[in-house]
Amino acid sequence: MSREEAAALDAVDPLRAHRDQFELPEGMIYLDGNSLGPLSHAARDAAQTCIGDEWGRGLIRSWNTAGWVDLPQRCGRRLADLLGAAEQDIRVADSTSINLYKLLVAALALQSGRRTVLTEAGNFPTDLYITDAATRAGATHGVRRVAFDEIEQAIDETVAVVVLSHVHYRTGARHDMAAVTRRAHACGALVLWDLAHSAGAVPLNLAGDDVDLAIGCGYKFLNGGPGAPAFLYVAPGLQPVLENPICGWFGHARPFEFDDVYEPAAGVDRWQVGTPGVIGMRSLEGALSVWDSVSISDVAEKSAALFDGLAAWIDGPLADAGFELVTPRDPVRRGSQVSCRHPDAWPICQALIEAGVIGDFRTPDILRFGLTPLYLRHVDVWDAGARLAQIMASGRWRDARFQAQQRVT
Ligand SMILES: Cc1ncc(COP(=O)(O)O)c(C=O)c1O
Ligand SMILES: Nc1c(O)cccc1C(=O)C[C@H](N)C(=O)O
Repeated sequence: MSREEAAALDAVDPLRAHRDQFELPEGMIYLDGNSLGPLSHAARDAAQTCIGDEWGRGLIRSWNTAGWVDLPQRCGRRLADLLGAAEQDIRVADSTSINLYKLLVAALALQSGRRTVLTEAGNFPTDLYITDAATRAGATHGVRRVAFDEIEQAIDETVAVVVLSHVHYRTGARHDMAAVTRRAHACGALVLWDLAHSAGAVPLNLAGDDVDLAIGCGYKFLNGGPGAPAFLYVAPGLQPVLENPICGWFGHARPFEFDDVYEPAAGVDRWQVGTPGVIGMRSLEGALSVWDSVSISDVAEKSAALFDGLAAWIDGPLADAGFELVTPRDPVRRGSQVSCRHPDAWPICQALIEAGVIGDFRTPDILRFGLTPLYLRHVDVWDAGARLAQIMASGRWRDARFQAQQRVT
């Protein structure tokens, strides 16, 4: 594809108007929205209103007058279409890590007659650490970690809960949510999906796929801002029988009665713990409003085209540069990213950042590019490929200043 052909795709892109809703630094090609999404005007406005008007002038009254107390529900409502779930089954609360802990401990208590928690070897570290910790807390379960391709056959009658990232953070490989969930249910197991790299990236149908439990981040593809609150989903049938192990007062049936005895709220409200971080939630609420007019099938279609645009550089001009594409080529088997293996991924990533292309590096040898169709253009991907080709052809990445290992993100 030529740059002109990429520009022609942009001219007819049904999502093209959304780019103007974001505050993207001039000249930067941002391929890291899968780690931290950019600022939207709507998120900025919501945060400013929250700080200046609601906190500044409304003060404590804003819990009622600005509806702060309803924010976890309001944000959940905005996520319903993206998750393919009913709004009353979703809440925004805490972080992804904390939501994982809460739901997993609860699910294990329900499945106390079974021994194993099954997860993927090489899952995102927080999933591995918390899965280990949650099983230690209950003391009756052990964790089994198996490779991506072995998950389905490893599910048997001993498995209590399967904990999986739907899309793998490093490779971008996507599990078949419906098939894994079906297999788990056939064996009497529950499944807890981490949707950190799925929500806002790929079409989801939690209700249709009969998903039990899910969690995910607000700050990646959803663009809620650094450390934005996370979301959780609990299937309607499980809501009355699962108990939140961190029973804080915001999960109480009547928090403002200040009762001495905990009584869990009905439905998903019991998964709240303490006072929500209101400024973060208001930013997320603003960011989610951008999605109101977006069709996730348009997002998926454009993501596939952006992937092909970058893959064409790796297969073509960069074919001899030592990159190995690790993200599956089949669009339904992957998330919205391109990951390549290269022995010098770190300095190449640093040289690219200096050239205005922000991707990221994941140990030990992965160069990762997030594809975010709401604000990325086909020409951005084309330019990123061209700059990478230039860096490789010139050998600029070999420069000493790119070698220092400062792995902050
Ligand atoms: C799969 C996955 N789960 C969870 C997280 C993060 O969880 P938290 O927001 O609690 O740091 C990330 C990224 O940081 C992730 O990639
Ligand atoms: N959560 C992050 C953070 O607090 C700092 C830097 C990066 C992150 C990330 O989100 C990493 C991300 N989950 C990943 O896929 O690698």
